[in-house]
Amino acid sequence: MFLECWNVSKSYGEIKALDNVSFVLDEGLSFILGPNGSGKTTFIKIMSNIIRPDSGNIRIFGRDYLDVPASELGFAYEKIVFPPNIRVKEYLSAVGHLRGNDNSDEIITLFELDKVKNKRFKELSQGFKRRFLVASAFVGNPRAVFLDEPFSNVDIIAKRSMMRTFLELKKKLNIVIVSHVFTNIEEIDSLVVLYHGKVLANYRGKELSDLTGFRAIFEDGNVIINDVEKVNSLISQGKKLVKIEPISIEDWLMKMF
Ligand SMILES: Nc1ncnc2c1ncn2[C@@H]1O[C@H](COP(=O)(O)OP(=O)(O)OP(=O)(O)O)[C@@H](O)[C@H]1O
Repeated sequence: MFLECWNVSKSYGEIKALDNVSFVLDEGLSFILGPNGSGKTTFIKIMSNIIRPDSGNIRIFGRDYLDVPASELGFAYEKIVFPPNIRVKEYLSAVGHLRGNDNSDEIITLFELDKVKNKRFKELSQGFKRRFLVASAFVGNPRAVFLDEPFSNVDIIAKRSMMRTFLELKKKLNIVIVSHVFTNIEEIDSLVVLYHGKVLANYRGKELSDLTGFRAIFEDGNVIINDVEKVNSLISQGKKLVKIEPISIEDWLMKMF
């Protein structure tokens, strides 16, 4: 595991944005999913030390999260704020230098920003602004990157390509994606589902692969999930199979709400 939270709470006045939240994230790519207002951005703000939790503990890489050097963590917030005249390559290179490792050329290629690398921020389309922001979190080789709604305003083709890039990058660093969009969540290593500031589910490793597979529906109403032997046995008893359909993590998530 690379990140652990125990009993983390954060209130804004009467509103409990995070209510005694405990979960564990494994190395690799993790998603924290939840509908609007479930506390996702509050978690990212805590991780980046913009706000402090009222109570609870968070550890990353076995250390208290406040003891982790800033250069080891990268963040891309939901709101995109850059000086309008800043140029893509210049900015990413400067961030790389600041963090002690200018890998901006590699990051520009990975996030397919080559075409716009000499453009100013104000000249970019919304989708490229998002990709520029997300790319900036990876410059300087941090050990963990936290991304708030990284697919917002990004078209479906770029989204798929970003997801492939995350799957490539997760081999050498940890990526935590916070989102209200329940898609693109195959091939991940851990998942947290938040709802009204509470943890509804925290799946890791094999628990996640068990959430995908198939559902066999029989005429008598019997539904069998991921059990080929049981399906064969029912068929041999003369039960009529109506259909077999794939199931995804999204199906499970939708049933929680
Ligand atoms: N600065 C603040 N002052 C008061 N209430 C806040 C503040 N920031 C967040 N909240 C409230 O805390 C709760 C959790 O908000 P948060 O932004 O963490 O949720 P979220 O899951 O990121 O939502 P979204 O998907 O809509 O971005 C919400 O009820 C929100 O209205």
